[in-house]
Amino acid sequence: MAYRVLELIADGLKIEPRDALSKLLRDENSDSCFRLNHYPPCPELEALSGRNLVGFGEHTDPQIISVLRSNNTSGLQICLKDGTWVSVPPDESSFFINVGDALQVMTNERLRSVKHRVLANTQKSRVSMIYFGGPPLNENIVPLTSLMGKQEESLYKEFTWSEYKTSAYKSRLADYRLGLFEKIPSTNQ
Ligand SMILES: O=C(O)CCC(=O)C(=O)O
Ligand SMILES: [Fe+2]
Repeated sequence: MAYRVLELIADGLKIEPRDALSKLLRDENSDSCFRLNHYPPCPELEALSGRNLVGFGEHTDPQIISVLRSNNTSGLQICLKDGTWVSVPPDESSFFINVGDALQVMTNERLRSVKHRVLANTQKSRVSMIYFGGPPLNENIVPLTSLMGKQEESLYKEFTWSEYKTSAYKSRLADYRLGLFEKIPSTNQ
């Protein structure tokens, strides 16, 4: 499914060839992974603090694309440009697709990786599983040439996926981790 979504994105952005993105996931050295998260219900903790309890802190996914499936328990939220958090309705029959940081760079910000977090549910347990599609470690993460306008320059310094991973793991989860690689520091958080 991730391959197909990336090919549809390529069509939409007129990226050629249309497998320019999906081939990075298909590559036998692709650095993709699968994560299973379990958030047990915590009624007493919420009563104690009287506030939202964070189950998974805010962050963007570093890879190219994430495909998430969850049970029917709410918790996932995305952050809008103005900083408001919006809940993603849980639906055990749907997939939730997230753009990763690498795709933000490869599309020179035509697509953005969106900050998200998970709040713990007081009553029900949440289970989610996510496929993170990443490129091979030695892949240069740069805007795709077929997408760039004539005078357009990359908004980012060149780096490999391995360099980005190393830098991301050194940072805190909530940091705007692409900031270190921007040519002109932005106000993105
Ligand atoms: O559990 C969820 O719904 C999302 C978890 C998440 O964002 C992640 O594992 O990167
Ligand atoms: Fe995530």
